[in-house]
Amino acid sequence: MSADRIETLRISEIFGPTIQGEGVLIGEPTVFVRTGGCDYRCSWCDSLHAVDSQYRHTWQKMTPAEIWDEVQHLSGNRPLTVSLSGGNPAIQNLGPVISMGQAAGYRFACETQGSIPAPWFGMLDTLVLSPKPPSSGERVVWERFDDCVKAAGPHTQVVMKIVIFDEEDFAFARAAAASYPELPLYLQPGNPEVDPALPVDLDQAAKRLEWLVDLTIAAKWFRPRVLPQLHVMIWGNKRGV
Ligand SMILES: C[S@@+](CC[C@H](N)C(=O)[O-])C[C@H]1O[C@@H](n2cnc3c(N)ncnc32)[C@H](O)[C@@H]1O
Ligand SMILES: Nc1nc2[nH]cc(C(=O)O)c2c(=O)[nH]1
Ligand code: SF4
Ligand SMILES: [Mg+2]
Repeated sequence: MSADRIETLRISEIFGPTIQGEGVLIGEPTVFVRTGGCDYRCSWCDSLHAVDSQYRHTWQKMTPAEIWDEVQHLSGNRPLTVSLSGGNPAIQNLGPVISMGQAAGYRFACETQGSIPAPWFGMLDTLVLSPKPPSSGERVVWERFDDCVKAAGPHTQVVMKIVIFDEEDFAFARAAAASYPELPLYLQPGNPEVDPALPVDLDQAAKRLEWLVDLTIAAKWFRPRVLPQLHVMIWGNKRGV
């Protein structure tokens, strides 16, 4: 094996342009690069096809240049925001892809749970940290989360986005928010209907959003922005949108 072998990444899917459906960049046109593999197993994960090793055969090994070519092709060479998601994108080296994109005027955002600080976080325009609440079955290691916040660069906007399924999750969000007063905060209701083969009940989705808005306002908690998953409202659990 030659020493200068080009590193490949495990990629579950590259799709778009679509709109960013969640959090601080909601509504913004974006191309998604979804990496394969995750160090977590959230009970309600809506992207299991990029997490569970049973889907590994669907992931492609791609070089940074191949990933960048696909982003350019999908975006028609028009600079936009590229959203790096997964799985946990932080377990792979996306630095070379970001370098290629930024040289062409593209911006980069990343969605991660905040369990692994990647050196390339410092290159990002937006770092969305989504610590997992109790309903996920995962437990946050806050020292690692701190490391992720610190890995951001001087030009990186760092925000926190928390998924809420129940009142225990809401209490978790309040405590997490209090520990990070400097981070803009986004709350989104959890979607329990994650089977891509089944339709999402939009009335139920609206009720979950109303429940979370009511809870937040009743607590006179005026810091977070409470948002739906806009892509779920439009396309349900369809993949690649
Ligand atoms: C699939 S994850 C991938 C990135 C990273 N692993 C993470 O969790 O932040 C992308 C976003 O979707 C959120 N998410 C996953 N499953 C969800 C569900 N069932 N309902 C609402 N949000 C969900 C995650 O919390 C995260 O903010
Ligand atoms: N449109 C759209 N918005 C999203 N925001 C976060 C997503 C994700 O799965 O990381 C996602 C996604 O898969 N599609
Ligand atoms: S951390 Fe993200 S990708 Fe991994 S299992 Fe949880 S929601 Fe899914
Ligand atoms: Mg998603």
